Amino acid sequence: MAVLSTVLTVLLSTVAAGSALSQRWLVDAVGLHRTTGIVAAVALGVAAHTLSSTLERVADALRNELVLTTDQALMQEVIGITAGIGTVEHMERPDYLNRLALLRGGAWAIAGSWTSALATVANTFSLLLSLWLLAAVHPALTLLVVATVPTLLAASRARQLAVAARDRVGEAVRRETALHDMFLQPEPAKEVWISGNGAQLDRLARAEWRRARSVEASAQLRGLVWQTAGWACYVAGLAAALWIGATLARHGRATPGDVMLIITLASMLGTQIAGAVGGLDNFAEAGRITEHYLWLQDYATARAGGIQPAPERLTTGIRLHGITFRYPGSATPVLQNIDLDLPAGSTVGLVGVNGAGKSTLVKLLCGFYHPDEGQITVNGTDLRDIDPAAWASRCSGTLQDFAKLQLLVRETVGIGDLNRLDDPAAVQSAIDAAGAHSVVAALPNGRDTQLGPVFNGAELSHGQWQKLALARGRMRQRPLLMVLDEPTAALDPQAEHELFQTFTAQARRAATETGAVIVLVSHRFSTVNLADHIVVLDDGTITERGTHQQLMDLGGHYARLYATQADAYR
Ligand SMILES: Nc1ncnc2c1ncn2[C@@H]1O[C@H](COP(=O)(O)OP(=O)(O)OP(=O)(O)O)[C@@H](O)[C@H]1O
Repeated sequence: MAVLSTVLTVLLSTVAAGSALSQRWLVDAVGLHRTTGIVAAVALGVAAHTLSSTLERVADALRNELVLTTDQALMQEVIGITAGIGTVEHMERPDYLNRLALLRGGAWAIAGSWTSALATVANTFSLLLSLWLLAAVHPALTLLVVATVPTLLAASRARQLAVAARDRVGEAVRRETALHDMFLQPEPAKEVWISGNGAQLDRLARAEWRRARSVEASAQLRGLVWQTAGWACYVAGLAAALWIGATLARHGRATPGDVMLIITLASMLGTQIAGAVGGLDNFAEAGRITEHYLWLQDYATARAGGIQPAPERLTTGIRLHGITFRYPGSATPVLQNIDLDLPAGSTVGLVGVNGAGKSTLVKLLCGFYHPDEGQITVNGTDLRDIDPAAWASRCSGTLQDFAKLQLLVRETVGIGDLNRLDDPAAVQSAIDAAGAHSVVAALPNGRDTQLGPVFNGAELSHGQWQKLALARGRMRQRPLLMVLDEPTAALDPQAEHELFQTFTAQARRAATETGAVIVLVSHRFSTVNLADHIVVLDDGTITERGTHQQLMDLGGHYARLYATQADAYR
């Protein structure tokens, strides 16, 4: 497509000159009353016009297709690069998100860079051809090109102003999109509706948009002043060229056809310059966007993670050595000086009030984030040195903020282990293990039922979705780390207790094979006391640890909270 569109563009630039020549011949042939000349000039003009409009359409279609295809391939590559980053930390970093937004918004420029470069070359070629034809009438006419220099410089200045403004408003545009997206997605849209905050959110989004637009509009205005000044120079040059043409004709040194040629070519010069500069603009924009792309590549390479394989089984287990962690962009540590031993084959319960840091600890164990200080070791090897994908493939379980994947039931569950996605027995056994059998049995097509209203599928209750998420977490075979981070909030205490009981019983069986560590997070102490070791977190630090009995004997925070909950259920 690129080669064909190059050929067409070159052809088009010569056709433009052919059309100018036909006009000159026509005027001269009319003056000399030469019928054959008139017919030949008209035939050339008609042929040039027909050819140029046909070729232009074909070239346009080709260029669009080329840009679309490249744009699509580029987006796939960006997603691939992003997916290759070992942690999820970048998804919460404004610098990364701004770059990604600029890259996604400007991918068309990279995709169109070939056609932009081509437009510049072709228009420059047409420009040179026009100048050559003008020089044939009188060499002084080539000086018209001098008048184009300020135009080019002014256009370049205008471009710089626009690009700088776009980069400056990247974050405001992202905020506007995020706010307006709240109206378009079912979950936040419900909140917006019930809180009655729609108008206020819309106002905030519009304010962001106006702020961004005013910065960009002011840059555009300044660019326009530059461009107007540049074009004024060109118009002065054009007037001088016409004056030269008229003077030559008055002295009989140019035919009326020559004057016609000067008028046509000199006015075409403006379009050709605009085309060359426009192509250059887009090409430069592609350069700017490519910078973001390269930044993303470097970022991903720097965070590609380790290359060591995950161990076959845990021997010494998982250890946290002096872990301190802050979320991206935050100065306050969420976890501080955590030293914790999770022996192979052990079941560990994490308890603590809201915001104590339990889920954060789980996320660090899964490798979603790396600690700022200290290290997590797996059989003595730093988790940073282990291939993140390999470690992820040996982690299983269900997190607090599970996803409602609107697929077929068997896919929603099966993607917990892609290798066994098409194994009905494996999917069914995960469904049974999670206690989701009755949920699936009640659906019209069982495991083949489409889920979610977005694709006209069955809608489930929150608790039913949770059960499918739990089943998804049961798909992996031979995990080394199994987590259940409060995925059971929609279950009553008895149901949660039973679920944790079957989970720990099955997990313990699996643990004998791989030495897996099982981590349970719950606010319900009756559930957590199923664990061998219990760790109490408070404000990011470990305040108590031991078995249920040891902690009860200690009579501290755990014992007090346990007694309160037991009283409540009595
Ligand atoms: N993505 C994030 N970015 C910034 N801060 C976060 C993020 N997630 C959690 N935090 C902060 O980290 C602290 C610990 O959160 P975490 O979710 O680990 O607590 P938790 O003990 O699991 O609480 P809960 O019982 O409510 O689930 C909280 O103060 C929270 O504000």
